Amino acid sequence: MTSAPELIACEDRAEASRVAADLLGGAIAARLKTMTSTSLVVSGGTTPGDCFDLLACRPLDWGRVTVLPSDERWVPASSPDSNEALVRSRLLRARAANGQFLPLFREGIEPEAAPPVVAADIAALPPPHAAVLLGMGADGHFASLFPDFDGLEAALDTSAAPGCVAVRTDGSPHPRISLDLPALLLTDTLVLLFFGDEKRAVYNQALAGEGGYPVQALLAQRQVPVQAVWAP
Ligand SMILES: O=C(O)[C@H](O)[C@@H](O)[C@H](O)[C@H](O)COP(=O)(O)O
Repeated sequence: MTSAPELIACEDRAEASRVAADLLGGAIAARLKTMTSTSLVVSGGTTPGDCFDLLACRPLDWGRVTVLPSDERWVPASSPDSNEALVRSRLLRARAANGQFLPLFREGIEPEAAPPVVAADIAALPPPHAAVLLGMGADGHFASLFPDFDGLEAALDTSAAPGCVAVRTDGSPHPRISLDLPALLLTDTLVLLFFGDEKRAVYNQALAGEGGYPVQALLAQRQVPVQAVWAP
């Protein structure tokens, strides 16, 4: 049983990116003291780029770290919409250039066929993840667990086995694959990084158990402490 989410309100987005990079880098360094290898789960989108730039320059033993997305658009890494492309361009470079990457997108199959294959690859990583970095949409989604996802209730069930889900919703131009909430909780360092007043209002509502947002389930669980990092 852990405490309620902690919010770190920063002066600006540069500070927030630095705070998040420090939390993630510290968790990786700590894990590598006791394990031969570890993993880092990261969100995509427009928020984490500066955090990735900073984390990429941290003197960690990146060859022992596998990075994987919390979710992925069902597009090849050559697509500008790919989270793999974002991670490879902004995180797996500089000191982190020799970090490993575990893709969620699999060429030649439909997203609906991917969850068991991807879940098996993730399960082969030494648990728990050193850290999980999540973002949040203005609709209160995290990873690809969107409000209109028809499998949302099951994906947010923290009593279920960890897994992955294929997601098709009107709100996303691409089908997606996403880790579900139990899979995202396989860590003891979970950072939620988000910017702007609109998302702060959503966070506050969700924290109060209001609004019916997917992120409410993340903030309500007490298995893993959530460190929310925010800037205007
Ligand atoms: O694939 C993605 O886009 C992310 O994993 C997603 O969950 C993201 O964190 C939110 O949509 C916030 O996106 P922004 O950072 O662009 O606001």
